[in-house]
Amino acid sequence: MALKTVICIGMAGSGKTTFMQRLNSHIRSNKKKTPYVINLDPAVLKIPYGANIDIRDSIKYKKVMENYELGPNGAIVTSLNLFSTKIDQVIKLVENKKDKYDHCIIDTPGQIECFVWSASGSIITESFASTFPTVVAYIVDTPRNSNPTTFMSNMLYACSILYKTKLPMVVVFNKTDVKNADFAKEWMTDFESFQQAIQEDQNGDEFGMGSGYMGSLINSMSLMLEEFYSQLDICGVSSYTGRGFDEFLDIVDKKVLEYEDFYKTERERILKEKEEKEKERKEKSLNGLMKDLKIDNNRTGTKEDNEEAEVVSDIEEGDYDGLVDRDEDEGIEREYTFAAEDRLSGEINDGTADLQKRYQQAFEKTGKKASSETAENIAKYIRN
Ligand SMILES: Nc1nc2c(ncn2[C@@H]2O[C@H](COP(=O)(O)OP(=O)(O)OP(=O)(O)O)[C@@H](O)[C@H]2O)c(=O)[nH]1
Repeated sequence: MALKTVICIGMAGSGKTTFMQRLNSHIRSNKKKTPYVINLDPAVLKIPYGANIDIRDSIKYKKVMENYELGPNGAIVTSLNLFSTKIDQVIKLVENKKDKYDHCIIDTPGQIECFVWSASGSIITESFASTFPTVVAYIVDTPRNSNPTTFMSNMLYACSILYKTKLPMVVVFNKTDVKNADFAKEWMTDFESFQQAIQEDQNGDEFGMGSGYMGSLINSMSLMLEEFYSQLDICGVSSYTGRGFDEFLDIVDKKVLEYEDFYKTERERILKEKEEKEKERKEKSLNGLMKDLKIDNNRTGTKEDNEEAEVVSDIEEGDYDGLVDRDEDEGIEREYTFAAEDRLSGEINDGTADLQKRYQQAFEKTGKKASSETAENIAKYIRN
């Protein structure tokens, strides 16, 4: 079976690290295989499992705080940023071992937003997801989420992660040795029972929900969440006792199939769309640059480009005085890079040779160093 990645994400204290420890030992004893383990939490003091890759080996969190004069969260983001610059090497390391392992499990920082909403978090997630089938395990502290409002907030967070990562997700209700997750399963499948829980909560809390505003907000949000729930799988586990881990691994296998059938194609489609948009954007800005340089596009441009280029050459002699019309009350005196004689000499349709001559003159006026740099930059731009 091909190697799959499980990224563990969850609010601070939800039990990610303990879950990782249990998952690690469960795979070892039940599947008779070791998982490939990665720790991405730079701030953790001790991890209760052996990691194949540990961010702390390459980045010293306290040094990052000192050197960059950052607070704890800024230092986590910066550490992840530094780590993400080497992500291709990390992926290569995992790829080299892909025949030896079935699971690659990844622990993330407790400060969930540092990972989920940072550029480096996206780069790391994307890099894994584009190389291996990847599933997000969203860990929830079950006892702490037995209040319907807290539950709703947590589910909204999970929802935003699902839509951001566009990866299959399993919501893992952890700590079921303390509180059974049946209530959560019921709330997620039966809207009326969730409404009733809200009502009961409202009646008992005269300050928070008593106004009715909170209740109606939650009611309308929960309707939206119904759509989200339909895309999820849920599972109750206890990282202390090991209960529910067989079911969790079965769900991961099911989610991998979903990844292959739906998410992979969807991701490829989005990537292709992005590439095409980027190509279009580059073409547009190149055409814009050509137009700025007043190079005739007719020889190379597309039909639309040529039509646009015609608009420029359509301007009659005399229309062009080198100035753009401005509002009367604008009040700001305009400043120009070139002297008036340079601006107004030559016509808008003058050829490339003439244009080059004018640039040459302008370059000589503005200094040799600057001119060669500018020319180089333009050349670089066109090559790109
Ligand atoms: N009863 C019970 N407690 C648990 C379970 N899993 C974790 N805990 C406890 O929950 C607390 C937080 O667990 P961690 O594994 O450190 O949580 P975390 O999400 O990694 O924490 P941060 O990375 O600091 O956000 C610890 O006191 C754990 O002992 C569980 O299944 N049952």
